[in-house]
Amino acid sequence: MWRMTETPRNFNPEPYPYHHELELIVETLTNLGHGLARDNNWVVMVPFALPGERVRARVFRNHKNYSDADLVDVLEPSPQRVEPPCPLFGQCGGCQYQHLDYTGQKEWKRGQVVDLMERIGGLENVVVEPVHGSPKEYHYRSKLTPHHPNRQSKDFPIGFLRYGRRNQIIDVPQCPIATDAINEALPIERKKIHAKKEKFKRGSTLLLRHTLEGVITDPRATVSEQVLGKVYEFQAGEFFQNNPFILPELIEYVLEQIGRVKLRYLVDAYCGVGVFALSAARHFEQVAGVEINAQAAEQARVNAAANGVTNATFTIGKSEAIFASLSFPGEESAMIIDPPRAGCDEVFLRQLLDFGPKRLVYVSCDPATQARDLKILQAGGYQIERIQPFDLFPQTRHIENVATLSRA
Ligand SMILES: C[S@@+](CC[C@H](N)C(=O)[O-])C[C@H]1O[C@@H](n2cnc3c(N)ncnc32)[C@H](O)[C@@H]1O
Repeated sequence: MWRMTETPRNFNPEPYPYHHELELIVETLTNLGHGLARDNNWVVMVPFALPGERVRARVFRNHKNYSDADLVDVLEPSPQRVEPPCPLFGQCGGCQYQHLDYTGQKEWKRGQVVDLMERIGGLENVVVEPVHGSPKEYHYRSKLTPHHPNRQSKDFPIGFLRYGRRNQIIDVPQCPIATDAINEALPIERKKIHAKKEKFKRGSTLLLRHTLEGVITDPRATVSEQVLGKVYEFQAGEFFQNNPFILPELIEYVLEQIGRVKLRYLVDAYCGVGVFALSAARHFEQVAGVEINAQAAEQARVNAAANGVTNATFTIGKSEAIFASLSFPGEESAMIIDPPRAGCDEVFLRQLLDFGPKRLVYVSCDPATQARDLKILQAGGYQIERIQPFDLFPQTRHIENVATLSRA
């Protein structure tokens, strides 16, 4: 029988044998949230080890130019190390930073934005502001999507991918980053899934979305949330920012950045159900949004009417479709862009440069693709005024980043 301590068949034994133990000093954290240490000059990645710590680690994989190791013991802990509140931390792939205090999380996330802006964006001498923290460090997520395998699974876990695995689910009865209401609903929903386990020929994903209507599990249901005095309807399974505690602060910041120079018109590209466009509308003569998801764009129109906004129009289509329909000039316009993780495509960026909005605020949930796009915008004549990360996702390695640009 195969035992854990036996060397796996395809194990590469260079430079270390399987389960070789090393004593290491951790230098930094990677963007994946892993501790990075060096043994002589050889890089060893140790998840859950923190910068400055002396640790014992056990090698389980050698790559061409680095090794992966499990954390065995923390010999000298970082002053920023804390006890993770979740009993599944380290096994569940959802969180990377529960063992790092919140000040430390914000410092390291800022450092990662700086690194990406320099390395990918080639942006030197840009100041990245300290991370704007979430008012809630736990119990903030208003959307949870646990998975389960097919009916053949013996233990039938309902939860998230096991840390470092692509196809193994770990059972998650409670999730401390989700809102209290979601954690109240979770055992009930899990029970329902267990009761009909035999129906699942394939694995599936549940939805728990905490909204004004309560915790909703039907992804097609129309639900709503209230932000800064406006109510937005959206489809429960579709995009809506999922940290409602920091969202008003993010929107106020975007409005403040966009409004530093008085302009007449606003374009909101990748507008979803219109949150930025409708929050900003009273400061502009006319607002135009564009959104590829037809239902979301339709809901943006409904949201405009429901909130008494009469100067906003919404186009269904790819972001670049907006330029053909604009009746106002770039030099009198501001623009907000908030694309998905993949960032903007080049067709859109080229047309944006031709349109030439005077001010631009770029909101991104992936600073790596944002840095790539900022490089293009800078080369096209935009000056980066300010970079402000917002921690929409405490305890995880993710960060939202807002860049303000103006036409040089
Ligand atoms: C990160 S969300 C932002 C939504 C909105 N700004 C908000 O905060 O609620 C990105 C949005 O871009 C839309 N989208 C994705 N690709 C697009 C494209 N090529 N053109 C226009 N919209 C797109 C998605 O449907 C999604 O609604």
